[in-house]
Amino acid sequence: MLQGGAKFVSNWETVESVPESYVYPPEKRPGNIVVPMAKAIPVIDLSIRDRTLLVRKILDASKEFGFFQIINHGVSKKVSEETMRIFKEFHAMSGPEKAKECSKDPNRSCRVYTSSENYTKEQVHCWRDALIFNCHPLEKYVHFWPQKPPKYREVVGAYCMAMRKLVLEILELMSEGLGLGKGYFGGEMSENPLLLVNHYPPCPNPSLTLGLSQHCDPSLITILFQDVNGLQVLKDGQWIGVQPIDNAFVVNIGFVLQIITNGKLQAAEHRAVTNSKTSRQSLTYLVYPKDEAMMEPAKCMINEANPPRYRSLNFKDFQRNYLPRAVDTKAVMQYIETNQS
Ligand SMILES: O=C(O)CCC(=O)C(=O)O
Ligand SMILES: [Fe+2]
Repeated sequence: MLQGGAKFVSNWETVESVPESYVYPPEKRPGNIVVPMAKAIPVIDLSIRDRTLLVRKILDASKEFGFFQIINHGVSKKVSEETMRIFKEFHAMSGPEKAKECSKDPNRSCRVYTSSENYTKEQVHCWRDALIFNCHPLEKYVHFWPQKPPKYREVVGAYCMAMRKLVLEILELMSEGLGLGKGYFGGEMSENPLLLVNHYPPCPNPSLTLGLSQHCDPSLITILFQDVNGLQVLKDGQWIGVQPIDNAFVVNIGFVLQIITNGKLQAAEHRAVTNSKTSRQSLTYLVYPKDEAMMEPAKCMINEANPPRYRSLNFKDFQRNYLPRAVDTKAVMQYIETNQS
């Protein structure tokens, strides 16, 4: 049963206009903002041999945008596309069927909802349905996953394995670039990833609403796969579109990495807009630490000139406090900064 009598947007029968509860206040709407589709977000070829150059490109993009895209990453196109297709089929199922397929774990490691997990409390709803589940280690969670559509576990399992491998590779390049040493992020800092599938059905008036509100991710990093335009990043007060590139992944910095680097890398705000012609889907692999992992600025990131900007806290506490503040980045910052109690 969904919160507050909500119904999945994907299962609405007729959608002729945007209901009042989905209409964002004017200053938050996509409106007529001109979104430069210039390839402003760097595209990095992960297969380049010169490792020093590769590390530098990743660090530069992370510092400047908090976002980059990667190509030639070694994940087979077939695996990503099949996964995209399975999730489209999943979201096309009836509401009760989706809910039933996600109710196998009493600890709720797999959940399906509409708008956000805070539906009854949020001021305005987002135009999306979401499916989120734990995915590592696979053998711990796979038997709680949906079994419909057919081959769900096989296809999604292959995708999650590929993501895990890719994530460790990217984290290794990052820790090298940051001078944190080998394997810094390989342990508890990346042990608890989740896959979040955002499904945005076509919307009759995309200028009034959003698929996902402006936010920064509460992750170490996030790896996203998208099929159509819709992701936008806030850079110097302007929204930049992140153009889908065939077989590319989008990587972004989350709050956890911002804390560990003492702000040397910063999480960038982003959002998703809808469109009236087609549905859109994004697969968001959120790299989360273990609940009990302590998040704090790394020793080598602080010195007399750079005192710790963020306090130490464990990931579980951080997440619990992040959730009610998720759409208010300033409030999240106030919570994690050292000068607040
Ligand atoms: O759908 C998108 O492109 C954005 C998804 C996102 O930001 C998220 O899942 O955190
Ligand atoms: Fe996000």
